[in-house]
Amino acid sequence: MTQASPQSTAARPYRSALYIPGAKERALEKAKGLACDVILFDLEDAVVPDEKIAARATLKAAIAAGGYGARAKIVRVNGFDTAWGADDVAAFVGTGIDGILLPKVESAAMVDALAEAIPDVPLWAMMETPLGLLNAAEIAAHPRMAGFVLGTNDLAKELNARFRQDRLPMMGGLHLALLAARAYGLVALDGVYNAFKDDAGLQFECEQGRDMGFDGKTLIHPAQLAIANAAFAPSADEIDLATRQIAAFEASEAKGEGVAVVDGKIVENLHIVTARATLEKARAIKAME
Ligand SMILES: CC(C)(COP(=O)(O)OP(=O)(O)OC[C@H]1O[C@@H](n2cnc3c(N)ncnc32)[C@H](O)[C@@H]1OP(=O)(O)O)[C@@H](O)C(=O)NCCC(=O)NCCSC(=O)C[C@H](O)C(=O)O
Ligand SMILES: [Mg+2]
Repeated sequence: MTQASPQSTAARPYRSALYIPGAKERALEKAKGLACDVILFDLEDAVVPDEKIAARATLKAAIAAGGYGARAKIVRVNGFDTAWGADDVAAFVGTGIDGILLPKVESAAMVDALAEAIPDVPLWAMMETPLGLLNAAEIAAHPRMAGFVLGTNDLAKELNARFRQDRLPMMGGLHLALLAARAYGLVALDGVYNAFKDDAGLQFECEQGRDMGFDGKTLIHPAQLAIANAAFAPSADEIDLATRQIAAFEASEAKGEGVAVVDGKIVENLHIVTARATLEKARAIKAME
């Protein structure tokens, strides 16, 4: 059985992060009733150039109107190297969003520019270019950086890589992002699975991402939510094991011993950190639901 990593402990769950095109009013409304932990309101790739400015206004009005409950509200803006990026960021200053997500981040300087443009809001970075991944540590180190989102479509394009079920061609990139995220205590969200009607393929990729250490999966369609929510939540077996590990370790400690044995495996202090994280994550999910 696999166990949740201690780093995936968070005050809120991040199992499912649904992209919603900022221009689609129907989808913006529908999101209020969807079981996603995070909404990624998108002004970048999901919005065509002719609709960019109108989408910004539509999205700003939808966020001001509220109704998204406990879901984390993160806005993905266009890059500063586009005609829209600076105005996108300025539009969401003081709007109460939970994060601002910059695409194609490649350096600490790009993060500094974002931080300067929007005070107080937690910063998120799309990790989706070779240079960005090679500079993942300096990007993660920014004091306001809160999370990484993998952009596996852009990454595949930049690498000239093919899509394969095992994602071998992009494993190096995924690991660079994860290592940096974990080194600096960030949330790490895996990339999207494009074939939104292929449940078995999505399940495989969610489980792979979870086992690697990602906190959740980015998604493009509501039909993908249940699979991601289940894959990234601690299972009943994991909760049971964590509970028994903590009880056994506390009993050992009371006897002056530093090691317990559960199901034939040793349990040390470090395993208890993981066990507590598993229970905390389960509590956070329950609170969300
Ligand atoms: C992929 C889609 C274009 C499919 O849309 P559609 O054909 O409308 O789907 P359905 O008819 O099955 O929709 C059923 C209902 O669900 C609503 N819906 C659909 N998608 C969403 C959504 N993302 N959020 C909320 N609600 C959604 C429809 O409105 C229907 O509702 P109802 O009318 O009540 O029946 C579409 O799903 C879509 O546009 N998805 C998002 C695409 C997107 O955001 N792409 C950009 C992000 S991915 C990316 O850029 C990754 C990264 O940068 C990288 O490099 O990898
Ligand atoms: Mg992208």
